[in-house]
Amino acid sequence: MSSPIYVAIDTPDLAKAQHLAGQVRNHVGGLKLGLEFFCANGHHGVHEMMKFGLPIFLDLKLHDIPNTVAKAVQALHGLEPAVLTVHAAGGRAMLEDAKAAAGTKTKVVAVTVLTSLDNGDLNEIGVNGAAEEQVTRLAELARDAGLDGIVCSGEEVALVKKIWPDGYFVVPGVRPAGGAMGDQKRAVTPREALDRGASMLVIGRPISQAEDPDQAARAIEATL
Ligand SMILES: O=c1ccn([C@@H]2O[C@H](COP(=O)(O)O)[C@@H](O)[C@H]2O)c(=O)[nH]1
Repeated sequence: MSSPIYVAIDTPDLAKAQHLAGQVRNHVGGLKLGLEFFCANGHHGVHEMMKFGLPIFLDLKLHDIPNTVAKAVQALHGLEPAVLTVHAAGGRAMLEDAKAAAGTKTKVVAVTVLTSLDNGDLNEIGVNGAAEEQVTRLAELARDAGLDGIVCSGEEVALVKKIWPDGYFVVPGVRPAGGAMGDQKRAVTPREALDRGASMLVIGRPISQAEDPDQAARAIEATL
C-alpha cells in the first residue's frame, strides 16, 4: 500500500522542487504543489513534477464566483491532478460547479478551516463558535454539493468522519512529536491523524527543512 504522506513542496524554484522530490520519492505517496509553485511554474512545472511518477495534489484553494472557479478548473484539464482544492466558503454553487468542471480522475476536496487558524482567529473574521463547529458545517456543505472530501486538521477529522464515513480527508498541519509548529495552530502527530481517520497527511517543513529530507521522511513513515 502506498504511503499516505504527501510532501508539501513549497517553493517557487523548479530545480529545488525537483531536488526535494528526488530525495524523498521513495518514502512518500505523492507530491503536493501549492500556489507558490504554481504561480511561478504553471502547467509546465506541474508536468515536470509529474515525471517522478507520483500522484500530484494541486493545492490551489480556488475561491471565487462559481463561473470563475469552473473556468479555472477547466483550464487545468491536461494536468489531471489526483486531488485539487477549492475553498468550502465559496458556497454550494461554487462547489458543485468546481466538481462538475473537474476531470473524473481528480478528487475535488474543500478546505474548511485553515490549520493556521484557532478559535480566536475565527471569531475575528466573524465566525462565532469553535473550529470544530465550522469544520462540521462546511463538511456537510461539501458532502451535499457532491465533493469527494475536505481539508481539515487532525483535531476535527474523527468528528467529520462520523457524518461522512466514506469522505476523503486531507490533513495538513501535521507535526512529529515535539516538532516546531511554525504558523500552524491546530496540529497533531502523523500517527494521531491516521488513527483519527485521515486519508492523506500533508507534511511540508518537517521534511523539506530537515537537514536530510529523505531521513526525515523515513523517520515519519516509521511512526505510521
Ligand atoms: O488548512 C490548511 C490547508 C493547506 N495547508 C498546506 O499544507 C502545507 C503544510 O505545510 P507545513 O510546512 O507542514 O506546515 C502547506 O503547503 C500549506 O499550504 C495547510 O497547512 N493548512
